[in-house]
Amino acid sequence: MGTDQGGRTGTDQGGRTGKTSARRSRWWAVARTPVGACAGGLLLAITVLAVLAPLLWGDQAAVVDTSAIQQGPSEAHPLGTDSLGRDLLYRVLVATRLSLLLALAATLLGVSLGILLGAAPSVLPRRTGRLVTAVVNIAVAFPALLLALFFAVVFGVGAKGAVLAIGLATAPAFARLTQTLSASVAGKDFVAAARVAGVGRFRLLVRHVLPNIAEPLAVNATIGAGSALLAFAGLSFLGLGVQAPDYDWGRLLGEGLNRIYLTPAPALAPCVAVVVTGLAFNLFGEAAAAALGVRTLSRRTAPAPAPVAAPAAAPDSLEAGEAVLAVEDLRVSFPGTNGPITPVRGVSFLVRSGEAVGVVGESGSGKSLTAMAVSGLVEPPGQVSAGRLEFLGTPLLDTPQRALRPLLGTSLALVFQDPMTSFNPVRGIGRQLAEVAEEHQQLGRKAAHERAVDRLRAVRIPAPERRARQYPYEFSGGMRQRAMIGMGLMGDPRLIIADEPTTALDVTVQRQVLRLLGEVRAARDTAILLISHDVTVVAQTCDRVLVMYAGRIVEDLPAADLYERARHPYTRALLAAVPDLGTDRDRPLAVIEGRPPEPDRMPQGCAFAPRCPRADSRCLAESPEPEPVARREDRRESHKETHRVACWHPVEEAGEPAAKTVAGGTA
Ligand SMILES: Nc1ncnc2c1ncn2[C@@H]1O[C@H](COP(=O)(O)OP(=O)(O)OP(=O)(O)O)[C@@H](O)[C@H]1O
Repeated sequence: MGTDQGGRTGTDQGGRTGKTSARRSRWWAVARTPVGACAGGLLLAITVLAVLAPLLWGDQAAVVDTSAIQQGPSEAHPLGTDSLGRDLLYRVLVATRLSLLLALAATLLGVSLGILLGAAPSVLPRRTGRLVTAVVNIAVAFPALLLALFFAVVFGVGAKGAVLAIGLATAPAFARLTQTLSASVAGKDFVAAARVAGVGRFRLLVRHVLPNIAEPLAVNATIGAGSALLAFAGLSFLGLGVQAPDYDWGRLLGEGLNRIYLTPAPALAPCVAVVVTGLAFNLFGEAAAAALGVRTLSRRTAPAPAPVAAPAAAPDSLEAGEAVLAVEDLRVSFPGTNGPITPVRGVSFLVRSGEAVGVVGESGSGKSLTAMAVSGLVEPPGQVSAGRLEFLGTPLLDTPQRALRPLLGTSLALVFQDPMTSFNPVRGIGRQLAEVAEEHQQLGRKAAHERAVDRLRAVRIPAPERRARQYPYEFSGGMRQRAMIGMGLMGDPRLIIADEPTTALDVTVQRQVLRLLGEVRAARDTAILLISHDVTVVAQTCDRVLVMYAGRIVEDLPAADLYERARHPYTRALLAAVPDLGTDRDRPLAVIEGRPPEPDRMPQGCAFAPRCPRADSRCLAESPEPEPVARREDRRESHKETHRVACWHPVEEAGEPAAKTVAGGTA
């Protein structure tokens, strides 16, 4: 297994080469299976036939022999002759090329159009995008063959019309497939990272989404070619496709059908050709899917940390201590079955320049949504509102996206939890870092690459030149997290939002990543918003801690005061649930009794009241707002400013028992 420092012994040498040879061996393994071998053999034979048959037998197939009209199979004509005495065996063989070319042309048209239609909603304005989606949804509801017949009539008889008809009829299914696959990739962290880095919609689609869905699309296109072949034969058979003097298998089938009861061979031979070729396409699609299909996609997008980065262009006027991020009454809502739900309900806080602020709370308390809202990553139908939401003095909700892009792209960096989904798996690490500089600093390719290497070196990636050329899967989890921070440093980040950046890492690597964040902060006066469910990590890393519960901040206090002076019963309960050296190891760990409320069933009063031993009727009826509190022995105004608690009955400093913590109970 790879180490964080020097890296991955097995994959160290030759990233691309290793990847290519791994692919090659997968293809070989599949080629040796019965399906792979049949598919390969059949396709090869059909391709050779398509190339050579018209050259070798084109003339013989056209020879008219009025003395041998409509004969059955004989030694001279193994499949018999047609109504002009032409040899049907030659004609079936020669028809391979046209049948194949037309099917491939129709597939190409259908797949291209489908990808365009499927991808369009992600780059078009929202309304137009919805219209395109609606049209695709309606078209998908019709059977493709029915659509093909309809379009064939519209475009008129002939091969060209049939290609257009089958292409158009195939497109909706591919559009739907593209939409579905794109949606699965669009939610990945590396796409979010690229968005925050200011990558435009079109580039996002072309560079980050489409390359990651190319393989399943290619596999489906191959299988689709078999269907197109069948559809084409159908149209020609009906007289809507290829017209005389040209001929494909469909036309030969139509001609042979008239006398099928007398001599079945003229009709059966083109049928067999269509079936065998369709089978070859389908088997090849299956084999390709086994070698690189959807499994490859999911495996590649599996593990690793990630950051986002940005280049220069932010207001430089902030003094140390000034707010980098100002949040007041932030709310995030989603439509629910019984009306909107609001998982983030009026959150307010400041992050000052160079300050490290930690956000803790149980799962579902709204930590990540708060971070996403601040980064502009909440997608419709989610709605974000706030009394004030300013980053470096710029109101995020009122400023057009276009204007925000350079600001967020250069001054805000993200580090995500899952190191594997944070980077685009099909692009080199260095390329992804360089993209930020190309986008925002108008650096040329070479200069951007040099900067990327420099930043990888700054986050202590060994052999950065070589590593920059490698792919995310060749980095260990810790290295990917550091590379993500390096990506953040491509610009001049004033705030790094790190959402559970070390959860997927082991303890040693966790420390390295946290230390690196601390160093970046010290060197550049960069503020950090660190989201974690681990109170200990936050207490060690941050200046201030925000404790969230059920979509609200219930306590906001200096990290130094966390263990001794936390006043909210929930904060106390969280701390009590963390084992330390003094914890009795013979007893089950303490947990907080009960569960947080669901966002769609928020109680009227304090959301923590049902789990709180101090709750009374007021707590059940009225929701407390965060109020400044002061230490008992030190009621200085400065302290009051830095400690807020939302509780009607805060715990006294002396440390009387807090919430209902139970030994071994279910949380
Ligand atoms: N797109 C969404 N649509 C509806 N509800 C959502 C959506 N995203 C998040 N939520 C809800 O919002 C609440 C808060 O989610 P959030 O991810 O912010 O929690 P969290 O505190 O970060 O938890 P965790 O530590 O598990 O990540 C959860 O109840 C979640 O189900």
